[in-house]
Amino acid sequence: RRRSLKKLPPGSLGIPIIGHSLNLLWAMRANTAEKWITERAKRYGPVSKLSLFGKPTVFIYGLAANKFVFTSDGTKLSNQQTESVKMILGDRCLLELSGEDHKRVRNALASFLKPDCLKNYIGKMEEEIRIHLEMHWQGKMKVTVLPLMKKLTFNIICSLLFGLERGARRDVFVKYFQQMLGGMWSIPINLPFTRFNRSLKASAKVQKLSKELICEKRNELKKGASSHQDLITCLLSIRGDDTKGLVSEDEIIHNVMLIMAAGHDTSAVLITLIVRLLANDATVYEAVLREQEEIKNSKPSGELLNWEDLAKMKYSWRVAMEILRTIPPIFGGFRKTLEDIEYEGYLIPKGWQIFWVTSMTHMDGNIFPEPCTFDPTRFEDPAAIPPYSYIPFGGGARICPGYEFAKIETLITIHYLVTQFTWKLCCSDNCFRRDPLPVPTQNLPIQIVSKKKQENRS
Ligand code: HEM
Repeated sequence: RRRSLKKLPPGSLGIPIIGHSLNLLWAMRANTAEKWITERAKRYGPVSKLSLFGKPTVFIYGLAANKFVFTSDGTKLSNQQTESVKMILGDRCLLELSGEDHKRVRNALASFLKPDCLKNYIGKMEEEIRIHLEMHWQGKMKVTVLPLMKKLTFNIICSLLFGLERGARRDVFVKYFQQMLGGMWSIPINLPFTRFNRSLKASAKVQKLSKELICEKRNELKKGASSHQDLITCLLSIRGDDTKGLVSEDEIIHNVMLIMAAGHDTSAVLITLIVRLLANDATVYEAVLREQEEIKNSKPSGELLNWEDLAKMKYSWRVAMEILRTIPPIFGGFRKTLEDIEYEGYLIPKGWQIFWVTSMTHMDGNIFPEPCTFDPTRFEDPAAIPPYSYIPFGGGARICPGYEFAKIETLITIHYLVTQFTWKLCCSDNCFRRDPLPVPTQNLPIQIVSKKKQENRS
């Protein structure tokens, strides 16, 4: 009955199956996705229909839209990934779970990712970062930042979350894993030689390796190993009321894959964009350097950073926040309607997708005055930023559980980079494309000079 009373939002659903997906993917690669979306909004207003990744979709934006998406989760809306993401990561990962299942698995993951627990792993993270800089930056004159940062953040995840130490096995994991990620946002046509097909094959290999890893951890636990070694041992040890494992093996494997996918590229992009900004903006660079040098000089030489040191990196984190506002690594996401929904006077039918995007509120001058100006001080007063307007980590029940993890690894990496090196950009065009995460021109090659070398010379 409601369907006959209300009208569908304006816009067209485009060509069957392909719809607007190619337009959006092309726009992302050409770095015109924000423009594409803004033009759409100008043409159709705050609610419009289109077709993305094989599904009828409604695009909504603005504060009210963000609030609607992030607070209706689980009742009116459920999470909706593209078919490719579901087939590659598996159907028991957090993105696919809803209601009580989502809560149960998410709580288990969050018990490891909360600050109280992460505090104990700062040293391990720092060790990975120091070794990485020693191996891949010291003694070099030129490095390419993005692939190196991906290597680093992947290694941090392997070490902290999976207890997978450096070596040949990790390298195989990385190889398949990169192939797997390659087709996540592609159109799910499973024919030989498509990106999607390669990605599915790699996903099967990653699942097999993860299974073996879990089997080993289980045996270690049986022999009395601590349950606090890493995320996997922690998940294997959580017991439900019936003393059975609270999280199933499939859930562990699919979430291991999700965390690798969600947690390494995103942070690598953030750190890379900070490196680029620090080379371009002398004022911000001086302020970050001052903050980090002060922390370094307040400690005996060689002593590791601790939780209190990280708490002092306030300006550096605001710089990261401003990067996340201006170039959010996650462009947006999808939800699925569980019932017919009336929104802003339009009908969004049951089973349709809802598409939300980060950039529309991040670049809204009413929320962030002079939105194109890079100004970390806008985050000095958190109360000045209305809820659901700053959403680089999403919001509500599905807000990114890796926020603190990303913050800690970013701050420690920046600490070591600015206190150990100076750098200049090799390409100063300041462009990037989305794949779907932002990729700066040529992956950001830079010329570096080690401060240790400078000190030795003088
Ligand atoms: C700068 C770094 C990061 C950014 C910008 C980011 C962004 C996001 C966003 C926007 C979402 C919500 C998507 C939605 O609502 O549809 C999300 C979810 C998620 N993120 Fe992150 N993330 C980052 C780092 C991490 C890290 C380091 C981890 C893990 C260690 C992680 C794990 C996850 C997981 C598991 C989810 C799914 C949560 C759920 O569905 O309940 N992320 N992230």
